Amino acid sequence: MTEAPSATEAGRGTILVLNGPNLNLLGTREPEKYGTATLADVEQLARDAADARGLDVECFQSNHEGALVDAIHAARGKAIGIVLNAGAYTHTSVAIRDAISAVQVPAVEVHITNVHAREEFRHHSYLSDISKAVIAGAGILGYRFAVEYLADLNAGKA
Ligand SMILES: O=C1C[C@@](O)(C(=O)O)C[C@@H](O)[C@@H]1O
Repeated sequence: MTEAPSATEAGRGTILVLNGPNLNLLGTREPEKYGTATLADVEQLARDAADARGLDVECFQSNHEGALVDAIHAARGKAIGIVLNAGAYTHTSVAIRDAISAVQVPAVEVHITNVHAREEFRHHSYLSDISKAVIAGAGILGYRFAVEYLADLNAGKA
């Protein structure tokens, strides 16, 4: 299992890229919906986007709600932003919502698919109203957009 994010590297801001349940299966999971890029590809894309802005990323994926909550807590006072694809927990988790609210780190909610064009139960998110931005349906590019937005926000340009 991947470890929770470690301390921020001195001198460079860090963005936490957090993926929830089943996103470890990207690449083979319903490729007609989620595409063929793997989670490693997504994390590299985010890393490259951050690096271009002089930032680092910490990547963490878990299928467990509490582990995601712990990772959000670990970002407090360290990360300049959180890119969060909480997967199905988006639609169910008050705990993840409360964790994001508690740490006061700006978060961008990302979904690879356009959840609003899918089943009704995916239309509600516990995260949207407490997120700085929501990106859905842009495929894995959404992670890049989220990193770029958080970089601009951190630089006072958004
Ligand atoms: O696991 C996921 C992935 C998802 O967050 C997306 O990236 O499109 C959409 C969620 O509804 C779903 O449960």
